[in-house]
Amino acid sequence: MAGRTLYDKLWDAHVVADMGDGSTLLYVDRHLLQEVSTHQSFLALRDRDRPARRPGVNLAVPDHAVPSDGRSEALTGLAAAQVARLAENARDFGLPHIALDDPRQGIVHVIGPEQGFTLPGITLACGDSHTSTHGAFGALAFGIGASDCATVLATQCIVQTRAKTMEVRIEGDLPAWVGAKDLALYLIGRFGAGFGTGYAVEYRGEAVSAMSMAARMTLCNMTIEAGARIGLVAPDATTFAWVEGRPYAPQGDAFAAAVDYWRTLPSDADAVYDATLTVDVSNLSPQVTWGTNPQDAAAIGGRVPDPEAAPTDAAKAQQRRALDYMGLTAGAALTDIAIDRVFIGSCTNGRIEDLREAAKVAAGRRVASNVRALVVPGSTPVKHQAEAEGLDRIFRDAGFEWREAGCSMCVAMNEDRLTPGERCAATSNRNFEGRQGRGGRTHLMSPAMAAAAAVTGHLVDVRDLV
Ligand SMILES: CC(C)[C@H](C(=O)O)[C@@H](O)C(=O)O
Ligand code: SF4
Repeated sequence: MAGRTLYDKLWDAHVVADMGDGSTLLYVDRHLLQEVSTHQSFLALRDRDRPARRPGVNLAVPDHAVPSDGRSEALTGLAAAQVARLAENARDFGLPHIALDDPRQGIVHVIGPEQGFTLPGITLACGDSHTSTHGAFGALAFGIGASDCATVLATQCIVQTRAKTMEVRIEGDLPAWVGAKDLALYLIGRFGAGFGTGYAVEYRGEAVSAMSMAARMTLCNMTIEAGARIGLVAPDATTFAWVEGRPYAPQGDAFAAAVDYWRTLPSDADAVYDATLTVDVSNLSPQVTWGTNPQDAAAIGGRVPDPEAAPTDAAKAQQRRALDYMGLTAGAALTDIAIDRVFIGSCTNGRIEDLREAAKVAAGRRVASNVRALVVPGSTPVKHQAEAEGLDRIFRDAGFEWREAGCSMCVAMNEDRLTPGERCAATSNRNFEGRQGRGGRTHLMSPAMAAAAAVTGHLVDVRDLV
């Protein structure tokens, strides 16, 4: 028998039934829920008088709508209703729930791993597209829609179609101040926002083995922006050390037994992927986006492209529209782009490692006078950790606002948003029109690059500052 990939092994271990039409019924080990995408699912269960099949393997947390400033006083209107409904649904169906004032609260994709709810070898579902993040642990994690959430709640199963497998080989070592976010933007910029469509993408190579779990999560998080629902990194010693001792992880002998199993998961040496991409990152520069799609990415030393030079009429039209929306001129140096706002946070780059990196750049500097900058920890534990390390002081002393955990300005679903025409250096994952608020203009980049933009007032190569 031919060798199997990590994806094949995860898939095979969770097959309940072949549906006969090319799709498969898979068992779902764990299910994460947030407040904006699940109410319909609970209504569907209530309508049919169905209980949750295995309440204890769910975990619900509010993150998208919650205010990052002022918390309970600021929680009003639709957001208050969404947060209250999640609590009520969790209570009525007996699901574990992390309340807004719970010290474990945070963005669903940050708290899952943090609590050890996300583990190697499991299937994990969540009604949110960035569920690909959890693949960093060697879990089969997929974002699902509201009707699928209801199915998972009621049956603990989901119908899926097997993806093709793609290996993305990362060769060489990432240079200093160039990290997983730069790599993700580079891959999407070079191969296009659809390069992963239909594939489960597995990242491999020495640069990936050398990455922290935070960096692997950033990479897998951005995989959905490449069109792939699944991003994976094989579990290894870094993974096991990270998971050990976390509340939902197996403990003691059970942990040792789990590690024995997890060690069998990496792709076999003779496994064959349906596609392979190889990149060398030894000379990679920090990347920023200039347009309205994550694939509109370029090295910071570059220029805003000329739409007339784009290869097809469709690409020309798309780029013209992007430059118009972004208020940019073809040929302008990216480092000449002045910004109004900075957002450091999100499930892509709101972890402690990200905040440490940004704080290194912010330390001893001042946010430019015309810039308003927010730092929003990805979770309350990240916030507390950062405070214990004095990072909040560094940010505040430099003129950044230090906020409570949540999705915040990644998505215009709470009061943190851009006003029309405002330009933001953001560490989040999407730069679509209106993503950070109607008419807002988003430039995606790493935490170090966003901090550098904050203190200079324009896009800049962080390596020129440090
Ligand atoms: C609101 C939610 C369902 C959505 C998602 O699916 O990803 C959001 O998290 C996003 O990042 O756009
Ligand atoms: S931080 Fe942004 S990308 Fe992540 S779950 Fe929240 S809204 Fe979605």
